[in-house]
Amino acid sequence: MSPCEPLPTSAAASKQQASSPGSESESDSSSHFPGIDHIQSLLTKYDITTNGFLPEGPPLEVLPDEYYAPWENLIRRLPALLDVGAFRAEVDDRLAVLEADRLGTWKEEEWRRAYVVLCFFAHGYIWGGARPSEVLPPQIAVPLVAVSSHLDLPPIATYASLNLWNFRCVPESSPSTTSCSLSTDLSLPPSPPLTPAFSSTSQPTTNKFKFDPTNLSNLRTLHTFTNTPSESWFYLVSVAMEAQGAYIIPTMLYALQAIGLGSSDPDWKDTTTKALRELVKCVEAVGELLERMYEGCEPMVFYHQIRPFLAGSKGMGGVGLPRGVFYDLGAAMGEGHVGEEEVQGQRRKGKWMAYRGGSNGQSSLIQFWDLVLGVEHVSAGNSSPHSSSSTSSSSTTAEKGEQQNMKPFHEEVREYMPLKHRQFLALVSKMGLGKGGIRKAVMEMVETATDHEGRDLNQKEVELQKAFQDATRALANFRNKHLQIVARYIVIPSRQAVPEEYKKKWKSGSGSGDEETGGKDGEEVVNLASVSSGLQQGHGREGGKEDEEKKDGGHVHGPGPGPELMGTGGTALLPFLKQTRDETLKAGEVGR
Ligand code: HEM
Repeated sequence: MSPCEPLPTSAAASKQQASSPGSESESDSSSHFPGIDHIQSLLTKYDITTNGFLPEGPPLEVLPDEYYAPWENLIRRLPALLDVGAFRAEVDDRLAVLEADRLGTWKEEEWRRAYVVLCFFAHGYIWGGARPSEVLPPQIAVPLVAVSSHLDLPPIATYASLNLWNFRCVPESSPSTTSCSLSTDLSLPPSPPLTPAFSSTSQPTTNKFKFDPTNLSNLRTLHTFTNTPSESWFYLVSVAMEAQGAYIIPTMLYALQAIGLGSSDPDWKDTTTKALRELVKCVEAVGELLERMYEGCEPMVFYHQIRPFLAGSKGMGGVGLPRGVFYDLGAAMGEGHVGEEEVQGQRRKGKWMAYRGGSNGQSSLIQFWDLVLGVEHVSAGNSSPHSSSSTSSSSTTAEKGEQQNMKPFHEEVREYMPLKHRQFLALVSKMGLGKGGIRKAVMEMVETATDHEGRDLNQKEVELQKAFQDATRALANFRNKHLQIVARYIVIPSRQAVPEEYKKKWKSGSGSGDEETGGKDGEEVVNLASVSSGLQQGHGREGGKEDEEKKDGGHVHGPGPGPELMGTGGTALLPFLKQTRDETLKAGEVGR
């Protein structure tokens, strides 16, 4: 089956399955739940593990080939070097261009590990100086382009590099340095559809883990930019959320499959109702984890120290990257290739690239929920917590043109998800009755009963309709919790004066470009605090009427060195997030 081929959920497929030789002798679970084997093999095929979109086992912590020791040594020193503004110099003066072709040809974990390391290097290099660097040197750009092309991910930090592949687990009582081993068995437990592996309400019946990845005290990050507990916590909350959400994936696939089987599966309404009820519990449990963000991540540290490092290169004209970043591919480009030009005073071969920064908005789990329910998002959004792509006075003409042709946010960020997860979401969007998820099935059910058959909904139908509405409300509540977080971590800090401790200037001479671009003593430079403010500028300074924290029409408090902050220009951040919440609520309006 090709990656995007829909599941055989039609009645024809069902008949074929029912009459196929051997179907009688299938295992108990398969005969009770038609297609269970098929769903399990699909999950394996699309890299959906018992941890959901997280890997089955812990991500690789060190590249085994000694050849890559320079990367491993450097990543360990990254926060310390960034702290003193010495990371760029270290790369420029001491790091060789290592080739990616020594990474294990069949060991995907090695490519993932290299991607994690190189993404941290890339963002450390771009943002770890007096001004953002317009050039990514060959030592980082050459292997990063090769590794991301192998993984089919953009050469920029993504949710995969920061979260999904950047954690390790420790037994609860162990010192933080001891890692524990996970099961590497890729097969799924032969559990029936509505028996989750990890649920808020039930403990795993077949626990193949030696730890519970939903438990934050079992998790540690592999890498951070700042070595702060806040940064680790920021990444790990997402890891725990992904793990908590894992069990619902097969559950919802069974429901969609039952819907697809339709009349040949008389239980489809029951199955779907039960799955939706389980989804409500799951979304609530994941939401509880989201709210634990407050426990370990300090808003001011997030806003002034962490967030600036996560910025991408797209729409960043306001903070000094009007063309994005030039990936200097040096000799790798060979003769006769396009892209030789003078950048920062040198002839270089390479390419300008502009990408969104790392964002939890790239989580496949939340999009999975949307697709299953049939929630549609149409806004292009404008911003990432870490990147800015809104129209502002400092946007270049190219940026403005690009913004007019933007894809919806949720569609665009699929490109930032691991290939198989992207393909999985494309597949899910065609399951059930085709595009429209459970919403379409519920709407058709209501229409058939009320319009065509002229009757009230029967009890099972009422239950299904209610379960569907409850599920969309639960997801909208989740988005409300997220909105509160965005207010606390971005909106409020952006309106407060920059604390002295965050006004630190990078030392001049901290590596490429600082001298040429003005990172000299006494000269105003783009420091970390102003990058975050610049990102906020991209978010449009939150001018929405409903904005709970709105105080003065969106004018900027605080000194804000660096680019002048905008008023309410551009598409605002909170309106975008409120729109995604409202689209969720709207999806629940069936049969009213
Ligand atoms: C301090 C914590 C967080 C902050 C400040 C934050 C901020 C933001 C911002 C600014 C956006 C706008 C869209 C974009 O990415 O450009 C966004 C979107 C999003 N974020 Fe977060 N976020 C945080 C934590 C999380 C976590 C832990 C998750 C869960 C995986 C998450 C999931 C999402 C999703 C799914 C979107 C897309 C919009 C939607 O579908 O509703 N965020 N976030």
